[in-house]
Amino acid sequence: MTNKPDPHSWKNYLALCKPRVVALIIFTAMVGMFLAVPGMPPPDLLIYATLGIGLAAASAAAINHFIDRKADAEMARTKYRPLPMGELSAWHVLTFAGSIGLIAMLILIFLVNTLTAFLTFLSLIGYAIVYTVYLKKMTPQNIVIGGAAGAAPPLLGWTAITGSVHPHALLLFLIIFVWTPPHFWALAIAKREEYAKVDIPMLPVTHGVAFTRLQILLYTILLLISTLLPYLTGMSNLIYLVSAVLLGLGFIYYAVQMMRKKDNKTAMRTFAYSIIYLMLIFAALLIDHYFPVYLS
Ligand code: HEM
Ligand SMILES: CC(C)=CCC/C(C)=C/CC/C(C)=C/COP(=O)(O)OP(=O)(O)O
Repeated sequence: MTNKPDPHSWKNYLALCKPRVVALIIFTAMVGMFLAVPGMPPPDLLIYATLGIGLAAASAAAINHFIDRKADAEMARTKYRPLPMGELSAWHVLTFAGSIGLIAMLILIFLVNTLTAFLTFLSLIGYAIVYTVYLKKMTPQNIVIGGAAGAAPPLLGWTAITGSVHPHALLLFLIIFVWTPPHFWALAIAKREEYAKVDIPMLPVTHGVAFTRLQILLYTILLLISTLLPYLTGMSNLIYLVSAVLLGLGFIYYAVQMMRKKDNKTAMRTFAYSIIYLMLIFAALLIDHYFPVYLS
């Protein structure tokens, strides 16, 4: 977001949480919770798990703001964030991130289960430290490996309700894991000059735009194939299958457009589509779970 935040306001703290990203993370986690059982998951568990996973993701996002504060100040997309703007001190941000992270862990340990608490903690460290401190500055595969943290929420939602890791939950993980590279690289192509300026080795900077476009196309094809698995394993039904194929073809269409029209606008449209794609495919999983339609 590039709007200038109001000084000394709660909006600064909200901005630290990357609220739109975390909202989608929470949605995918909730879909994991609903898909984990045939009927309705227990409402108290649903609320505690949503709160715990959401606060952990927000804490990870705030730590990312703290660690990246210098690079963020150099890039047009990020320079209006609360730390580069000087609206919050580093101490404010760390205290905030630490507090919500601790609350998240206490909720998950005492009101959900220790497996979910442990896996959520791994995801938090995976994004806030492993990705932000090391991978992001080291290798153009940063977001492929770091994507595991962002892919975890539906798995976390599932373990919150059942206490165990089910292969179907791993399919949900796989969908977000394969979705992340085309999601991010579309944006990275449009913002490649900014990343080059701050020496962050994103794929379009290190391997060029043509190679990145090809990778996006290959990942969208792999994504369409991966999204067939919930149907092929009997986890989901026709509504999901039709949605996954249409949405997947849509993503491939955008990736092909990027090969044809080499402007930043097409790249940003692909990035915007990736977000709608993830929202809709998880919505389809949810609708299909409660209103299954079978081939007779
Ligand atoms: C390593 C993994 C990921 C990377 C590197 C990444 C990168 C990014 C970047 C750089 C932005 C632009 C942010 C901005 O300008 O404010 C963004 C936006 C967004 N991302 Fe991702 N992302 C990742 C994973 C995810 C995941 C797992 C989700 C949700 C499940 C997600 C959902 C979104 C949404 C909803 C936006 C739009 C935010 C807005 O409009 O403010 N991303 N992503
Ligand atoms: C459950 C749990 C703890 C999950 C944590 C996952 C999480 C918060 C993922 C966020 C993904 C994201 C926005 C990455 C961009 O970071 P960036 O630093 O590359 O982007 P930026 O330049 O916009 O800051």
